[in-house]
Amino acid sequence: MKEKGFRSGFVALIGRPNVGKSTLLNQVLGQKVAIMSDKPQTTRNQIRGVHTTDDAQIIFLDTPGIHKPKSRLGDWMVKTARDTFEEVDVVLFLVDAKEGAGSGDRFIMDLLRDVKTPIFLVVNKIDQVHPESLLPLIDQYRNRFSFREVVPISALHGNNTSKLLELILKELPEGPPYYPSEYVTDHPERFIVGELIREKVLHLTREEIPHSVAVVVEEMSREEEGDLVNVRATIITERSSQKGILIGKQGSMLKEVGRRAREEIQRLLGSKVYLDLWIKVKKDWRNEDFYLRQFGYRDED
Ligand SMILES: Nc1nc2c(ncn2[C@@H]2O[C@H](COP(=O)(O)OP(=O)(O)OP(=O)(O)O)[C@@H](O)[C@H]2O)c(=O)[nH]1
Repeated sequence: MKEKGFRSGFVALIGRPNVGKSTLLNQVLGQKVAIMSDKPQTTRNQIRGVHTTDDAQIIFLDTPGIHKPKSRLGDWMVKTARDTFEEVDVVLFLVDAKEGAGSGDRFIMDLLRDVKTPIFLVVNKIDQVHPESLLPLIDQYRNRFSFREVVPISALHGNNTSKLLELILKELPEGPPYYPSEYVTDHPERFIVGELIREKVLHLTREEIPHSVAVVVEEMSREEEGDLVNVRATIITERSSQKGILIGKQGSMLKEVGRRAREEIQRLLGSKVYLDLWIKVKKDWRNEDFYLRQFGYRDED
């Protein structure tokens, strides 16, 4: 039983693609839950991470990178984020210390304008800038928006992240924990496996394969005898030229994606993995409700 005075609540992470939301989540939770990549927009689904201490529980919602909608997938991502920050106890608006307040950040501040939830400006990647450049940067944001707190951090190195947690705790209501303390994420392993494969595709193909690539894990089954997990997954691209790039010379690219993904999946599952990777071309899947649902990007509403 938790003592009286226990606090619990929800925190949403908002920010332009690539500002370090997943990195912060992983730093706080101490394990790789959200997928990190140096390419924008790798987090499409909300990933819930649960951080439990002796006197509090914080549930993080990692909202998708926000940008002006260009397709229906974009629309849906913005709507999901907006719904999220109305319902949480704190919104963390992450920005990149290396970059000034750009149009993407202004777009987010406009979205947040009438939200009643306390909003923290979290200036990330301070390890990459001179301390003197921080104040003028923070002023750029403060001139446009009134934040409850302003917290400079380095999510990668963990600088000031415990201070951030302390400030979050002050905003949470008293209440019992929502999840058992050993809980870190309610995300199905299948999704994480799919994201690991997607991460390898993005890393290995550089700019040639756009973020429109999706991965569907069709099957994940453990063999009754022995310690082997069979994973069958399909990488979905929009064009056949992309399929060609992904296969590579004599299958070399697909083989490398598979090799790297398999290593990480084995680490995640703690058992040997047989990975069967396929590639399919589905034109314009991002604008079709049917595919969005199939890939888990929409509620069944
Ligand atoms: N130097 C430095 N790099 C960081 C820091 N935080 C994140 N990064 C890097 O920034 C890149 C993007 O980080 P992510 O955590 O994937 O960003 P994200 O906001 O989750 O991105 P999306 O999922 O695309 O919305 C990665 O290469 C990180 O290693 C930091 O504090 N310092």
